[in-house]
This record gives sequence, C-alpha cells and structure tokens, in this order.
Amino acid sequence: MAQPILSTAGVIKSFDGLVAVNDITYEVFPGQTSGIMGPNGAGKSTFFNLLTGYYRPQKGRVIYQGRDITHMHSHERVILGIARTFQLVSVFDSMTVLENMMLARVRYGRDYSSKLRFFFKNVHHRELEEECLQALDVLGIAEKAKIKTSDMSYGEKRELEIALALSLQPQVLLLDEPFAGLSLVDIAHISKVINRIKGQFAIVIIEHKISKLMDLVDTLCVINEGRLICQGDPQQVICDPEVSACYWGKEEMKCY
Ligand SMILES: Nc1ncnc2c1ncn2[C@@H]1O[C@H](COP(=O)(O)OP(=O)(O)OP(=O)(O)O)[C@@H](O)[C@H]1O
Repeated sequence: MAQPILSTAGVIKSFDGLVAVNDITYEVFPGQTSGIMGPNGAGKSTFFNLLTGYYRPQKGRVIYQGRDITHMHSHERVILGIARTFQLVSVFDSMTVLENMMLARVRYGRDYSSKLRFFFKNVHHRELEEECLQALDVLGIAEKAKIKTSDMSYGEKRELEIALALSLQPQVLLLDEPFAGLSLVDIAHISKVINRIKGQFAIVIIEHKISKLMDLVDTLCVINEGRLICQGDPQQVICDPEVSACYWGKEEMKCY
C-alpha cells in the first residue's frame, strides 16, 4: 500500500489558551490532490502553517517521506520539496515575471550552495533562466516572462505565484485559497492551471469556494473548531450530516 508523502499525527496548536488546531491526524499521498474546507476561524490556515513549518505544534508530529520534520524550519522544508502559496498574493511588483522566478529559485531553491555562483557566473545565470522559462512554459505563460509584475492583473499574479512554487520542484504543493479575490473568469483559468499540474505531485488546497474545490480534488477533509471532523471521498464528505451542521446548523447541505 502507498505510504503518505506528508502526514500529521495528533498535532495541537494553541494561541493563549485558544486551541486553533486540536489533535489533527492527516495524510496526503503522492500524486493526490486533497482539499481542506471549513468555516471561518476553523483552524485551516493554522494547520497549513504547521505543515509548512511556520508554526511548531505543542503536541504531535509532522512526517514527510517517513522523516520527522516537526521541528524543521520552513526554508528547510522547502528544500525537501514542500512549497506553498499564500492567501494574499506576494510577488515583487518592481520585477519582471522571470526575475521573480529567478529570485524565488535563488532564495528558496534546492541549489542553495550555488547562490554565489548565480551572482558571479553568467553561465549559471543562463542555466537558471532557462529552467525558470521551462517552469513558465509548463503553465503556458512563457510569453509573459519579460512583463513587469506591476502590469499584471490580480489573476495573473496568482498564476505567477503558482509558477514560483512550481519552480522549486515540489513534491507537495500547498495552495492557500487560490481563488480568493478572483473573478469567475480568473477562477476558471486558475482551475485549468491546477488541473494541468495535477497528478505530478501531491497538492493540498484550502478553499472556501466549495463547488470549485470539489471539481479539483480526489479527497476532501473538513476542519471545524480546530478538529478534523470528516475526510474521504468529496461527495460523501459534502453530504455528511456533521459537515452540514457545521455550515448550516441542523439543516442538510445541498449535495452535488
Ligand atoms: N497568530 C494568532 N494569534 C492568536 N490567535 C490566532 C492566531 N492565528 C489564528 N488564531 C486564531 O485561531 C483560530 C483559527 O484561525 P485560522 O486562521 O487558522 O482559521 P481559518 O480556518 O484559516 O480561518 P479563515 O478561513 O477565516 O482564514 C481563530 O480563532 C483565530 O482567531
């Protein structure tokens, strides 16, 4: 049976007595696209931050490829292959798409030891540029390489963020609300992008737009009040009475 690439065992994270993540055990498998949903303040982002290493749990463990990474820093996890995007777009507006890509690779990429060579040797610079152009090509946006990020729409910047994360050659890609603030047209475009890269590595997506999330994921889980209350097949999860109750009180949620 396949082993999970990333998992947690009983992780707990509290802030001054408020238990934001309460004893969550979770598994992500190679090539699988998994969704995480839950009401506002449920603990989704805090859980993501435990996976990426931004927070350390007070209890429990985070395991990646069979290795305990609970106390590992975020940048070390990136080098191991765990990349993420953020709820709010974070790219450098004064730089071009390609420059943003190259900076991400040098700043966070696996080729840390070659940082100095990047600055002083043109050969390595050209190699890096070529690799970044290839990563843009995977998303079909290589023609935007020379565009300044300040001239891009919000949707295009979201796409660039995914490209930045892809340039780190992840084994696990964590997408934090990829549709937040996007128009329906942009959501459709980003969905296409995610569908294009799906299956090559594990993807975990936090998203409030449930119907859009359902179209993308192989498996779904729901966090409510810090607890993972349901996980498994997306259709079954969405029809689960406890999930309906956490969104709609006692009322049944409309099933797809
Ligand atoms: N740094 C922090 N300090 C104190 N409390 C925090 C902190 N971060 C999160 N919390 C609290 O922990 C709980 C879970 O927050 P979290 O942001 O993880 O929820 P969420 O499910 O991601 O919500 P949303 O969907 O609104 O982004 C909330 O009650 C929140 O106020």
